[in-house]
Amino acid sequence: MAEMIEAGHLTVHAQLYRFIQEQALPGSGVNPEQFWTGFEQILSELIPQNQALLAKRESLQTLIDDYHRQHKKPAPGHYKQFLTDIGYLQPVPQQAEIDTANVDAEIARLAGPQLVVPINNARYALNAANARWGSLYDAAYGTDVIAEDEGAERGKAYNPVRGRKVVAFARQWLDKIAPLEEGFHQYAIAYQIQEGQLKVRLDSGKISGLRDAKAFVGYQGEADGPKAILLKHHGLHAEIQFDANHPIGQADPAAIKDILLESALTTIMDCEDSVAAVDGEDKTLVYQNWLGLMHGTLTTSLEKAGKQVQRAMNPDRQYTAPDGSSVTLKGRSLMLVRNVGHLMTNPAIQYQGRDIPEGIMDAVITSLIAKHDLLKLGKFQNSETGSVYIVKPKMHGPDEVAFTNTLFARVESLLDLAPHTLKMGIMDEERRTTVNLKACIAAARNRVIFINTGFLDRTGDEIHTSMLAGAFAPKAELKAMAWIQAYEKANVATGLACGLSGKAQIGKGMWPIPDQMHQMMETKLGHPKAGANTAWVPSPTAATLHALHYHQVDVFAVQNQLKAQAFDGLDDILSIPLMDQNRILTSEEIQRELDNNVQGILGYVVRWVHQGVGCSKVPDISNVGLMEDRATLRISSQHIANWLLHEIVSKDQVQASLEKMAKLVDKQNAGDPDYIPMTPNPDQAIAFQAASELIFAGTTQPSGYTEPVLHKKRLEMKSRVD
Ligand SMILES: CC(=O)SCCNC(=O)CCNC(=O)[C@H](O)C(C)(C)COP(=O)(O)OP(=O)(O)OC[C@H]1O[C@@H](n2cnc3c(N)ncnc32)[C@H](O)[C@@H]1OP(=O)(O)O
Ligand SMILES: O=CC(=O)O
Ligand SMILES: [Mg+2]
Repeated sequence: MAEMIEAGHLTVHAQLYRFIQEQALPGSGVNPEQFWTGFEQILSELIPQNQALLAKRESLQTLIDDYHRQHKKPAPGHYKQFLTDIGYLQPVPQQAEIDTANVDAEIARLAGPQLVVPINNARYALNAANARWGSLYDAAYGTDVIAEDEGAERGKAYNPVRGRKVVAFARQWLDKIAPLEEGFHQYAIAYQIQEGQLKVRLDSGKISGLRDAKAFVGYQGEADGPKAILLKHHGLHAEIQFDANHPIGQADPAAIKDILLESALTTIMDCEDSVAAVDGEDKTLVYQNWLGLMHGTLTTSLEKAGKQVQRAMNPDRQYTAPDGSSVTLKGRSLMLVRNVGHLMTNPAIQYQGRDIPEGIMDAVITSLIAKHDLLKLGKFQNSETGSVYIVKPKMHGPDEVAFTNTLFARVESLLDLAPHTLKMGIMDEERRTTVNLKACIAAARNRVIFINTGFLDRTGDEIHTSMLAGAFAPKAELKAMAWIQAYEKANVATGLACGLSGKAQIGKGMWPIPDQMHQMMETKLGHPKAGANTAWVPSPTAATLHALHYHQVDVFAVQNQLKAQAFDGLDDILSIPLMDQNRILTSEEIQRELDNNVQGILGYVVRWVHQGVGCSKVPDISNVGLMEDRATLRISSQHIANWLLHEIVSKDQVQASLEKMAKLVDKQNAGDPDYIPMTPNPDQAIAFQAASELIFAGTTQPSGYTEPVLHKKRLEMKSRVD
């Protein structure tokens, strides 16, 4: 039993209590006694409201389940009327123009990648904070963006054939980022600054300026022999680095050793779906890392290529401007923090003997910590405009957004922050939010800094909400059906109608195949083209590559064009992606779908429950590594639950697949010394039990969420290990 400390009517995990008393409160200007009393008051006022909102979710779900029991093939109009009658579809407000003040440029006025990272992994979180800048050479060399044909394979040693391809690839991008008046960067042999202008000498002997001279915005070193040239295009910077003594620079006719791209403009430090934090010990680590990031003091030591490396947050970057003045650019991504949603409670703090809602805990404590940034107590400044950016996931409809708005207002008065300091990123990832998006935005119109299509959770909710309507199409096909296209399009259209362009982000979802960068380059170009000024990437490398898309597309010009086009798409959004009733899947197709889902579930859950790892790269049935988090787990478990309910698969078949895949997953993890296998007695393995429960009790999980089972089983595992 963990040591707990009493603070008024609160009982706080001792480690968390000490962290708050000794690290988070000092310097914040918040009196400890007032903090604990005020925290308690927030809980006393808001816990009943939080519970009522969760009860509303359940009562609507019961009505929808009953409807599907009674209406096997309802006419679309009938179904829509029913949803209106029960208050699932709410009135659309006339006016929902946002009025969010003091938003940093990275969110309001720039378009670029958004990186997400589990906050409890300091090594990754620091990497993410520093992913504002990334090496294009490394990103291209290390991934399948450059094909491995014609001797260009990746290997242990540097492959000069591949290197030449990388250089050609990168120089072609320079021609897009900063085209020359005459000729191409690929023929450049020297870069110099003459009278404040960039001049590029080509191998033909010609000297060319830039087509747009203003694209040259700075340099490092000497004007006639710069160490770096800074370019700017569509608001994003690129830096050409020169070093004739560097192995890469030596072989380059212009001594270019690398091209750095401004990459992750923003990073979401995630306390939610990529994290396993089930108790006071885990939550303390989450909050400690957030404080370290706000102070700029977080460090970690790691081994890289046989060497011990100390990782810390990067400083800003300094240049000389063309007119001789100095230019400073941020060295780090602007950080947002994703709190958890309204569902879960966590034993880290108890109020009147009961675990408190984790979303309230996160709002209070992550904001308290972010106040250190607002007071400029850190080595660096995160927000230059005095805002705290909180991403709020998994909200169902406008009342839940309004509740978060109230929560943030209460936290502001507790922490003595100006009203609307706490900004809100709304994840458009539950069906009731999608179909009432305008009303959701209106409910937080002074705080909204993004609406983002979290299509993974959204798919899970799609299945759960209409669980009783029939058997869903195979998982991969769901992504191509009318509902999701309309959802994505409506999100952008609603964002534009609510005036987000130039004030906030209209964001798109995660690229969940971390090693398939070639395919990402083809697919994710669609995001800026669709009018999204940001989209999620799973790694710094993906951020650097995805940044190229924002050089290809002027998103704000696209948004200006789209503004005139109204679109609600509601009928398509409400079309449930069921399997065609005449479709007969072969037994092989069914088995493959089942095994694939089961493999993903077990591969993710075993590391979550046994090791406390909240986000993993897990091979699918074709051995492609997929990013798995709680949202992808929600899809897979709900999908099997749906097929079980509609008798596409039997219980025995699922059980057999679980047992077969447990062996495979154990084998896949055999190289991890910390791995705790599920076999030979899977029934006794806590992770296997968790996976089974997620599937077999899938229809009764609240909104199909996976966190209740994951938390319960992880706590059981932790008590067993202790
Ligand atoms: C539905 C949703 O909610 S999506 C949002 C939640 N999901 C996420 O946040 C995904 C974040 N991504 C990740 O956690 C990881 O990229 C994974 C788990 C998908 C893959 O991780 P791994 O298998 O360790 O990746 P891989 O071995 O290819 O790369 C590891 C390297 O990349 C870095 N890296 C990988 N992902 C990230 C990231 N998101 N941020 C920063 N650095 C990262 C690591 O620091 C490491 O580099 P290092 O050795 O210099 O420290
Ligand atoms: O949070 C993101 C999602 O896709 O879910
Ligand atoms: Mg999500």
